[in-house]
Amino acid sequence: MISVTMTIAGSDSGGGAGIQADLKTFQELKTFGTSSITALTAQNTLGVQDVFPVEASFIVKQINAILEDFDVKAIKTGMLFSSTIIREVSNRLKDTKIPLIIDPVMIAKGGATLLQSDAIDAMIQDLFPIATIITPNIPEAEAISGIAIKSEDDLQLAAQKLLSFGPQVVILKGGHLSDESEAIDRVYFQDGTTLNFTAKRLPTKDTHGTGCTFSAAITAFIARGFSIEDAISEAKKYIHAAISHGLNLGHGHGPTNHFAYNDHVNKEMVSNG
Ligand SMILES: Nc1ncnc2c1ncn2[C@@H]1O[C@H](COP(=O)(O)OP(=O)(O)O)[C@@H](O)[C@H]1O
Ligand SMILES: Cc1ncc(COP(=O)(O)O)c(N)n1
Repeated sequence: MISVTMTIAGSDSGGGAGIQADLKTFQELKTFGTSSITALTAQNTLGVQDVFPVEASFIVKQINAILEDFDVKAIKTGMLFSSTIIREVSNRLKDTKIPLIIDPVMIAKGGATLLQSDAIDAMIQDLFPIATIITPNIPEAEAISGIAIKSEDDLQLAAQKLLSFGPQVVILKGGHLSDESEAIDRVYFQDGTTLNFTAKRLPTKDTHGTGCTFSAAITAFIARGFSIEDAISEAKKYIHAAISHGLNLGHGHGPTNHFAYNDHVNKEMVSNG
């Protein structure tokens, strides 16, 4: 039977990031995607024009509607916008035991605020302790850990600080500190294991929605029963293919190509899950 996935995130009217990126990824990775929308954004590849948050109680109603009806196998969160929303969502999810992937979305590529600054504490206190995986990029890791990341040592320190907030796994995305030609994602487990997932850094401005897509792909593979390591490895292939076969849409930071993984990478292995 097909696995059910859920995203709790904001809507991107331009279709490149947020809920829209998540559902496209869930679909391409052969899962049944469901959603609870936390905020509407008026957005395109050039930036975010406005944000209209949804009432926290209505976000929980959407989650309830899904969880009361479906056997959800993995959940991801994206834009959560406020401390009130974070508290209500964490409270609803804390006893579910469903794997939870947190993309701590803070600022859109164009600079718009997608998380109010006073909401970082709520994320640390309420959401990270119940997380399976958190997927900050370097600026997000710096804001959450309070550590400026300028060297490999700083990366280690920040990762340890993030692990101390309780998630089972921390993925520090990107982090092109030592070699600009590579996109390295560093993975840290609570038992001290670390892994690096490395790919060629692709020279493109079309990276709108890459963080959303990467975390949604991890969520889909976990829902299908992949191990955490295999889910990250395969999600890295999904996002790499999506960036390298860009669609050249819009006039700003264009979206990625969700068809690319099945067209160019996945030939037979997806049936493993
Ligand atoms: N130019 C690029 N070339 C190759 N991989 C990239 C590129 N930009 C981002 N990625 C990869 O896309 C994924 C999402 O990372 P990132 O873009 O840092 O997230 P965010 O959107 O949260 O900033 C990571 O696996 C990262 O390594
Ligand atoms: C609704 C919404 N959610 C998330 C992002 C972040 O996008 P990115 O993955 O490019 O950092 C966004 N721009 N809009």
